[in-house]
Order: sequence, then structure tokens, then C-alpha cells
Amino acid sequence: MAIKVHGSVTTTATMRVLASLNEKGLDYEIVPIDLSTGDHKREPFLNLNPFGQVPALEDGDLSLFESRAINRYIAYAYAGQRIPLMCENPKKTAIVSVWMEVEAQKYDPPAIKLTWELVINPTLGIPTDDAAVEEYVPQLAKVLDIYEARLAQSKFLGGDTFTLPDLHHLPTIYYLMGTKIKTVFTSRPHVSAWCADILARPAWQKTIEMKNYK
Ligand SMILES: N[C@@H](CCC(=O)N[C@@H](CS)C(=O)NCC(=O)O)C(=O)O
Repeated sequence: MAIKVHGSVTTTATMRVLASLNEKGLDYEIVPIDLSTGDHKREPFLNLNPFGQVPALEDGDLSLFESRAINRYIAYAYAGQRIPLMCENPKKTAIVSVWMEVEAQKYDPPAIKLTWELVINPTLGIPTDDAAVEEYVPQLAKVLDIYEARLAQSKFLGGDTFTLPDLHHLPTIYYLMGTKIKTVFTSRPHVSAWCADILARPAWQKTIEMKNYK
């Protein structure tokens, strides 16, 4: 049975999973979940994720939610397919795990709030809260200062190669690069080069195309 992704192709967490499936070149089916009608808060979706958030993934008899956990599964279950998104060496894996935690715990909280304020709310007709933007940009900048130092030493966050911690940033970087605060990324030379590099990946370009032709 083909892998099924239950989600909405414009949402950051669904895009995160599609990006890893595309990196692996896997076949999958998208089962659209319409957030505007509340599909995600009703059965049968709640059976896949009782928290009522997209995405959820089914691979045979395995059912998962939480985009980052799904991506770990994809990386390990399909380790031999195309590029490795995790490492086998325990020490290298530990470093990759550190930067995955950094993305989820330090980077994502301000980045997702800014994505809501600057990208999602305007599409819903909700005006941007400029005070919130002013509060979150310095928080994001502080994290990116640390990234700038890391990326001066290492081509990617997890090491010499592109791995899940890099991939997990793609949806919010993609959206925020189209906003007035993109200089928070582009003003830092190593961060800027890293963003350009990971955004140009064919698997990410495919993810964007799926969003544009939904
Ligand atoms: N930590 C979850 C977050 C999932 C999430 O926030 N999904 C959003 C779309 S990006 C959603 O379903 N929002 C609707 C809601 O929370 O009601 C993950 O990474 O999968």
C-alpha cells in the first residue's frame, strides 16, 4: 500500500513531511484535509491524530502524527533510498539530534508566530499585529546569530551534509523569505547562503509546486 499523507499542502507541518518524502523520491498519496471546514477536528481524521492537527501519515499498518517524528521515521525506514537524512554514526547522529531540537525548541516558536502574523493571517483577512512582529523578530534574530556562528564552521546545521535539521526549517524560511522581515535571514551571510542552498533543492522545489497547483 502506498504511503498516505493526510494534510493540507499549504501548511508548514504538512510541507515539512512532503519535503522529506520528496527528498527520498518515495511514491505517496495526499489525502486532502480541509482546515477551513474543520475536517481535522472530526472523525475519521481524529482517529489518525487525536490532537486534530495536520499532517498524519500512514505507511502500511503504521499510523503517525507530528511532522518531525514522521520525518525521523521516513529517514530511518527508507535510509538506503537516495540521500541519508539522518546518520548511522552515533556521535554524528547526536549532533544532528541537537540541531533538530534547536529547530523545534528555539527557532520554530518565533518563526511560526511570524509566519502566522505575516503570511497566514493576511490570507485569512486578519491584519498583521505589528507589535507581535516587533516582539518576535528580535527573538528569531537571536537564534539566527547562533546559526550564523554554527554555519561559519559547518556547511549544514547537522554537519557536512543536508539532514533533517536543515529540512525542518524549510517551510517557515520559505514563507518568511517572501515577507518584509526576510533581512533577518539575508543580513547574516552564512545563514543567507544556507537558506539559498536548501531552498534551491529539487525536492523542496517539488514541494512548492505541489502547493502552487493544489
Ligand atoms: N507539532 C505539529 C504541529 C502541527 C500543526 O500545527 N498543524 C497545523 C497546520 S501547520 C494545524 O493543523 N493547524 C490547525 C489547528 O491547530 O487546529 C507537527 O509538527 O505536526
